[in-house]
Amino acid sequence: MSNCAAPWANSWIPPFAAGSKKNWRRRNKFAIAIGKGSTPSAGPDRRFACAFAAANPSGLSADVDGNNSLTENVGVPQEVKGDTDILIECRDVHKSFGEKQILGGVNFKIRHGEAVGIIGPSGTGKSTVLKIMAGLLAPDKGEVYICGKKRHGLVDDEEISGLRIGLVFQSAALFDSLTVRENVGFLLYENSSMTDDQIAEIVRENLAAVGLKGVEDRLPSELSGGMKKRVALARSIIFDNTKEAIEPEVLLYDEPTAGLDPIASTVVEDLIRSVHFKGDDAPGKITSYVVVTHQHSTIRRAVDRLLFLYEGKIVWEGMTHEFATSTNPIVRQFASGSLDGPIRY
Ligand SMILES: Nc1ncnc2c1ncn2[C@@H]1O[C@H](COP(=O)(O)OP(=O)(O)OP(=O)(O)O)[C@@H](O)[C@H]1O
Repeated sequence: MSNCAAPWANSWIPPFAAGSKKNWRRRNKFAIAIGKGSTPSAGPDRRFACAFAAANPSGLSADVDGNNSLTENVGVPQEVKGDTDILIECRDVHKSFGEKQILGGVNFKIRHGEAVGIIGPSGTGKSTVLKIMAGLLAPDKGEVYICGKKRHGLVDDEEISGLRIGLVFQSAALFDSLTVRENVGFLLYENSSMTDDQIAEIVRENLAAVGLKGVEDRLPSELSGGMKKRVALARSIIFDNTKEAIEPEVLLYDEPTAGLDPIASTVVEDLIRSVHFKGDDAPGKITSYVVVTHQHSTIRRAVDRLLFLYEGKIVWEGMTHEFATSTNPIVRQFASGSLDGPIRY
């Protein structure tokens, strides 16, 4: 069983009502993928060895040669030179659906401490990249490395341990028939030996951390869109605090601010930052995160480095502040929203 927390699944959850943990377990006889591999099997040294080395103190992310600069020679597979701070690497990843090739050789690395945005035109494969990173989809060709280890299977890969990977879906993906408490505490109800009271308390704390109080007994249908996204965020950062050591976690957000008004977007963007930047004090040790977004405010506020995906490849990568001044015609067109340029709809 892997230590990589499986992402949230949403579409098939059987409808059931609230109840005790025992009933909960009985009702959930279907294997629920969420976090099923989160029980540590490796010792703390192994768990943290890959993640806590060489965090870049500048907050900038360097390319493979250590240059903190815009990288134009993208899309070329690069040799890992003993980079102990690389948490996730996609190497020459290809993916097609039917006859249609979506990804045609995607290469990038997510390092310890990074806040990375993936941007690009609609339908270009950004969500597909997140699903491949999370282990929900397998590449047709190419490899995904988790802490330097090649992933052979998907979320339940036996070989992979020491890093949890969570995916926060665009739709918030709350379970409609469960209360907010049950949604947020889902991982713990499923995987921990915590009591109902302990789980209720940690759920309350996590909801407070995202600015929500007194909503535990509500159903998702009783929440606004922004509240749902915050509940999804609370769910993504929950962890079993009775364990001695918590694996570092990379969180993958698929359009976390889509459909929100500007102020609600700011709240979510700051929350994404806050659970990351509090370091050891952060709930669940969110080591790094990746955000797929179209929103300029989210690009500016929530991420430091950008990967631009276009026609199946990363065609540009650089720091967020370089995005607006890039001379790359694809980036310029995208940043300005112009109809003139290489991107055709
Ligand atoms: N499971 C699937 N089966 C078939 N086609 C799929 C599947 N998943 C994605 N696609 C197709 O792959 C392409 C890329 O989809 P994806 O959702 O990754 O794009 P995206 O860049 O995230 O788009 P957007 O910005 O509009 O959310 C689309 O044409 C989509 O229809």
